[in-house]
Amino acid sequence: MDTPVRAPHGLLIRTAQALGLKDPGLLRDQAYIGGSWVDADEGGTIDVDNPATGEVIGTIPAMGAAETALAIKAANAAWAGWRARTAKDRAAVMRRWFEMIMAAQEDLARIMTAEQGKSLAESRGEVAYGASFIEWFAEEGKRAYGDTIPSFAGDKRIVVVKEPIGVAAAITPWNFPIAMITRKVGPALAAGCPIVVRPSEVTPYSALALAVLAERAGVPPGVLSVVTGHPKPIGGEMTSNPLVRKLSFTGSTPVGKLLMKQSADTLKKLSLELGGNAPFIVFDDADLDAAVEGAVASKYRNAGQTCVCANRILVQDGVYEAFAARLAEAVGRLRVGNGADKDVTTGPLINAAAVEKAERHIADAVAKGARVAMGGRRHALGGNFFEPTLLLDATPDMILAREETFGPVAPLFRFKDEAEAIRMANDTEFGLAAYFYSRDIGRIWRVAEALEYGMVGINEGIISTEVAPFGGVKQSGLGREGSKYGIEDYLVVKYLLMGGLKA
Ligand SMILES: O=CCCCC(=O)O
Repeated sequence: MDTPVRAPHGLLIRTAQALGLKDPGLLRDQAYIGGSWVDADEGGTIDVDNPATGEVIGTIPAMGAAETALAIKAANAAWAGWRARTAKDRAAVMRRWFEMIMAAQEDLARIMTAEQGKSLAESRGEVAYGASFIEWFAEEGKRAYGDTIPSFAGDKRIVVVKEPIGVAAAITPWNFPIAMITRKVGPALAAGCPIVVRPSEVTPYSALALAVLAERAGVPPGVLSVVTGHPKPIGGEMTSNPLVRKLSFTGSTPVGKLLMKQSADTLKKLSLELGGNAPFIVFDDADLDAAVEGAVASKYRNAGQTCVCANRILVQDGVYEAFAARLAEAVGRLRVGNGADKDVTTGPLINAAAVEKAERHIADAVAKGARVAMGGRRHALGGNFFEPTLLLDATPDMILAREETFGPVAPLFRFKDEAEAIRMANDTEFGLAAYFYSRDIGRIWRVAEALEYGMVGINEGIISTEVAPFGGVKQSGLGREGSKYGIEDYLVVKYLLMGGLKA
């Protein structure tokens, strides 16, 4: 833990220059544990590359169970001091952190685009979205109200208080390298919990930059640690270590299930934000222009690599052709390229496996009768770039009807009536987000209530905001993030029975 702070390696310094960062100190290639910047015990590293160019932009420490255990120990040591502070005091630290994140928005966006690929406009948006969780929860921590309960006896009183659950751990994905961290760290810190974060090894620099700013904002040592490395040893320690009382994970359903099994022995409280298979339903009575705009925003956001991206677009018979034609026009306006370049709307996919999955889904759909209206193949730019794709005549027997494609592929299914749309929409083991477009108020209520999903966008293609509860049902997970509900996952209810009131 006493490793002297070292300057980033030359490669990362060159990356900071190439990105034109105003504050090159944001780019760190050491992990942040217990308030110190450290290398892996064994000195191992992992290369981090730019998915648009394939170039290695730097390395990060390849840490494992030992370093994770150290971070958890440091968090546990910091817990008493952090929980003892008032909510207002914690909020002041968080507010400073929020302001620093927003002041560094451009640098953070450049770092994010370099490691994740999304367009700079999307990265700037994500920085603001990510920061909003810190701002929101700084305030919400002040409202972790308890309760009084009418007593069962005249000489006794019942009081319920909410307390921080203790050391939290977070495992976060590569598709939203800042927002998925702040959506967990915000409520943890506000509730009085220290937290250890394991960012994806593919997009660690955004997380480490957040840690730089947290340190500058005065988040005490140990209250936030960022451990970098391969998922298995770090996840193994986080799930088995009894000091960790709460684990929050965003990622795939199979990995969520594994973490749940691994957490069983120490019975951790879990938040799992897992896979989706979002239906996007367009009824005959929809405002078609609005539906097209919503479909593009929902489907092609982050090149289709978002758990709430529309995965199946269900269109009613009467408007099928008209909607398909207008959507094709809109898809034709998307610009694929390096996210750092001006006017690019659609960056590369994260890696070669993602490109192969999109290809596999399209090939299967075409073999089963789908027609390619737009795109359908790797982009001429090569590498991880893929053409925004529109498929017509998709049917439920295709792989893309059951699995998340996680790429820029929009399959259009056809349905006859409301009952069929609801049946098709719910015909999946997932239940994260659903969307539908209609102007009939009766239908709007019926469909909203019939959809078995945690979130429903009605005449809206983007539903994410810090003020609303984000989360799923069925195999899309457990718990809610954001909003007043999000802090509950980091609190425990304690009931106090006070007797001895007799004079
Ligand atoms: O993949 C899931 C990330 C969720 C992004 C959002 O909050 O919309």
